[in-house]
Amino acid sequence: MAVYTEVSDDELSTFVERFSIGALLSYKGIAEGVENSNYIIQTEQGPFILTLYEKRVNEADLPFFLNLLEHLSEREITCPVPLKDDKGQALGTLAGRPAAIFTFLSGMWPRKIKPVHCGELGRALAELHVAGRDFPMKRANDLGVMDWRGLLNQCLEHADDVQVGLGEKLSAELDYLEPRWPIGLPKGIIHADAFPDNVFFRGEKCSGLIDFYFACHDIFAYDLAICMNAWCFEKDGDFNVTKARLLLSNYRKVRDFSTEEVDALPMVARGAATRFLLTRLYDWVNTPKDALVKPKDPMEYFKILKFHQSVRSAAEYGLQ
Ligand SMILES: Nc1ncnc2c1ncn2[C@@H]1O[C@H](COP(=O)(O)OP(=O)(O)OP(=O)(O)O)[C@@H](O)[C@H]1O
Ligand SMILES: N[C@@H](CCO)C(=O)O
Repeated sequence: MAVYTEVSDDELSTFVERFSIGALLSYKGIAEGVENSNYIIQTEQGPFILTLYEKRVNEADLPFFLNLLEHLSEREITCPVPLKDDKGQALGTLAGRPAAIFTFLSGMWPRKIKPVHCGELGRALAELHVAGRDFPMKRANDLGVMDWRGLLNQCLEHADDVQVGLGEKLSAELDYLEPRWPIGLPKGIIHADAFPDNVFFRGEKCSGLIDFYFACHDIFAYDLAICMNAWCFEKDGDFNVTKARLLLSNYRKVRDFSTEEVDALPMVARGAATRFLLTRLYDWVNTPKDALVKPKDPMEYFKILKFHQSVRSAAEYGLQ
């Protein structure tokens, strides 16, 4: 489930009329996703995606996200493009919520990740980093290293219900990361949530990225580390070095990394694991048991964190 806001036929038809995409023929809520309400709408001109922004997305950030998608698509990155209405506006209001209509991306996200997917992702991520370089707007990462302690403090009381000693271990991890975090590495626009469910494929070719609502200005290596964590660990927690090698080597064919980025990768990967462990832990302890959206398992990321804590150099990720 991720349709928090219901729309009526009439108000949706009126909303759609403002865009030059023909009349509304049908619409259906999309079950996947947890942040916003998404509908697939069929008009005389084909399928589109309607997004109603729910409370977890800061309204003040919406111009950044929408302009970024437009900027990237102009630079041949395949991503949802916001449509403009008859007044040239992408953002409107529907059922009391900010709303926008996007182009529909074909393809499916991979349910079973193969090494070839990781290679494709590496290239697509590097292309995104390069295409974002001249994007003029800035958005700080509001889930960056200095925000993690606050998140942990909000779940500390219940962390040990998930695993005894978890709160203490996470606190020690933050003591390690905070003073060492490599803020001086190359920075730019990063996706910051390029998990498999946000990357579409047609066959074995990447056909685009969606869900840019964590996109921000931060170090590129952090984006790579997020991807390595989300794509290169097997369900049993084992690290798949073949997948990581392909991810990293295809990335560097488009945008090479500096020696500093390579050296910092194990630490950045620990940070990336900690970030998702903490947001998942927060959701785990704060989501009512009868909620429709099931929180994701924080302990999956504890295993990933432990792996990176044992890594001595980036060579262990398959980098030559
Ligand atoms: N432009 C698009 N083209 C095709 N399908 C899309 C598009 N945008 C979204 N979808 C579909 O809607 C689903 C939910 O979208 P999305 O992941 O953006 O939701 P969300 O609630 O904003 O994010 P999150 O994944 O962070 O919960 C996707 O899995 C995909 O099936
Ligand atoms: N991709 C995130 C959730 C949505 O941002 C996770 O798996 O924890």
